[in-house]
Amino acid sequence: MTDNLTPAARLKQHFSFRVINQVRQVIDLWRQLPAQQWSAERMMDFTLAVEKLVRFAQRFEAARHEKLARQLLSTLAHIAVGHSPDSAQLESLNQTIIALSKTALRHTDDKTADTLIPEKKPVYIALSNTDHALTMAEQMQYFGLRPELQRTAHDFAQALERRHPAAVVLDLDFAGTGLGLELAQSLQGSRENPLPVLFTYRDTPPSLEQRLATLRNGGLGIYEEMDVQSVISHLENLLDSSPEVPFKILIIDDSRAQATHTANVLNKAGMVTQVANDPLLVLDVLSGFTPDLILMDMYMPGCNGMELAKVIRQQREYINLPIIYLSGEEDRERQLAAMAEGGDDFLTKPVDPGHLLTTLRNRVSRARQLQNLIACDSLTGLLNHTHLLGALQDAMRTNSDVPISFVMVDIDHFKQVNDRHGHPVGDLVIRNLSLFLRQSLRKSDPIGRYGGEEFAIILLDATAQQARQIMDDIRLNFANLIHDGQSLKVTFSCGVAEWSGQSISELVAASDQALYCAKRNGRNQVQLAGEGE
Ligand SMILES: Nc1nc2c(ncn2[C@@H]2O[C@H](COP(=O)(O)OP(=O)(O)OP(=O)(O)O)[C@@H](O)[C@H]2O)c(=O)[nH]1
Repeated sequence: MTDNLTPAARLKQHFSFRVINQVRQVIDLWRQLPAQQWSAERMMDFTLAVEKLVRFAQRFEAARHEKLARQLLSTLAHIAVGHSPDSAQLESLNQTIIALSKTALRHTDDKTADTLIPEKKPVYIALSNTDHALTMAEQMQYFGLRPELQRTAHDFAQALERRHPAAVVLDLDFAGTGLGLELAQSLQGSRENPLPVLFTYRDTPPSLEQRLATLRNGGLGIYEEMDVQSVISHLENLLDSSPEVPFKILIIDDSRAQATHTANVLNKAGMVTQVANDPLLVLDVLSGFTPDLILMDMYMPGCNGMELAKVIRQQREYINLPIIYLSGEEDRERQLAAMAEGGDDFLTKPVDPGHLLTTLRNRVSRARQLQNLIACDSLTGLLNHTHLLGALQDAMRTNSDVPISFVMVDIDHFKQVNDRHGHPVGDLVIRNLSLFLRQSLRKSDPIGRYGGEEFAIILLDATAQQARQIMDDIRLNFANLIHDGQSLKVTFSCGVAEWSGQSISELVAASDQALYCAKRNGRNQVQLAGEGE
């Protein structure tokens, strides 16, 4: 697509890469901050990176990026030297960073106009079998990755000198039996941050010894060479650069001084906190703040921590919410009794900040993983029916100023795919479509598996006409995809309805009706609600 650009447009695009690269720098620095404690030095690095982004955005006329970078600077200006941001500042910085990260395009966005194209680092493919390498590269392109084939060890070494890739897909036997491993070893050398490598094998699955050797040479996974889908899926997770939403911790403690001290420790580590000094007001605070975890004192006036934990657990939505006691209580029996009453762990004051932070990080990460499992469909990793509708409700509540389109997608003649090729191939097609949708849309567009071979998508900031264009592009590209290593062509149909204030069920019914029309009119097409019915 970029080949058709005029020289002036190409020049503009070239400069816009700099802005995007600087956006990446800012996001990367931000992502690294919570892993360590905020310090004056790190704040300075972050601020300098944002200032540079403002300059680049100004110079290369990227107004949206300039606005967001200035917002970051104005929040940073309120943080006194030597201090870390408080919860409100962290929330504000994070919102802006998320907005920045969303400036990445849908694959279907107009890449020739004023928009910026994020420059992707290449993924090097080094497979002995050239045909397999070409198939893998072709499939990767459909999924929006930037594959680069390396045909010999020499080509590979030269490419590495020119540019470091985002990741490498490497045949264990590239350039000779077992030589792939040697190549990986020399490639990692004395690197501080190893290059991510996905190994592939043909015919014989690797032994435990080989697996260990790959692990020690930067290998993150080993896949059968033709299992392109798993390789792409792994790369997608690996290269996802969206910033992590900060952990939200509710501190319940009647002592203001103690609560403020704890909040400071957590804020310094990039966690957002809210303090509740009165335990009797906790239920209101909970529904407003929606924390990832509660850190609770044991003895408070009005009610004690154990009673409060029990009351919280009585509410269905908080059954999985981790509760950790932070108390001066040293009696082991009483600690155990407290844990039996709805608490998940017990930390004794005064607690070492490192211990506190590690405990919280582990608990919240696990709770989020669990929440993900509950919210997502196991075959595709997409939101399940209930959570997709929850996301639609949220979108309607929080995005009232932008158009929202709801899209139903249904694979055409899927029964025939199952009947002719078997159920496992049918499953593979479903997984391919889900991965393809994820890759083609913005991270901010929720996608769900609505039923067996039916998907639903919430397109934010897209009118029905725009949604039609987006889905049509995806539909045409998907038809080119190869499933199961053979040319099994699969198409899908779509029904689109734009939200105009109607209820969720009315909106879903409208797009369902449009989908029905698309099927009736011959399939492999996108229909808008109200058109051609
Ligand atoms: N492999 C596989 N098949 C599934 C899954 N869920 C549903 N199906 C199958 O999907 C098929 C859906 O068939 P139909 O509803 O008749 O529709 P269709 O063949 O897709 O035809 P049209 O929608 O009219 O184009 C059924 O055969 C289901 O058994 C699944 O998770 N995996």
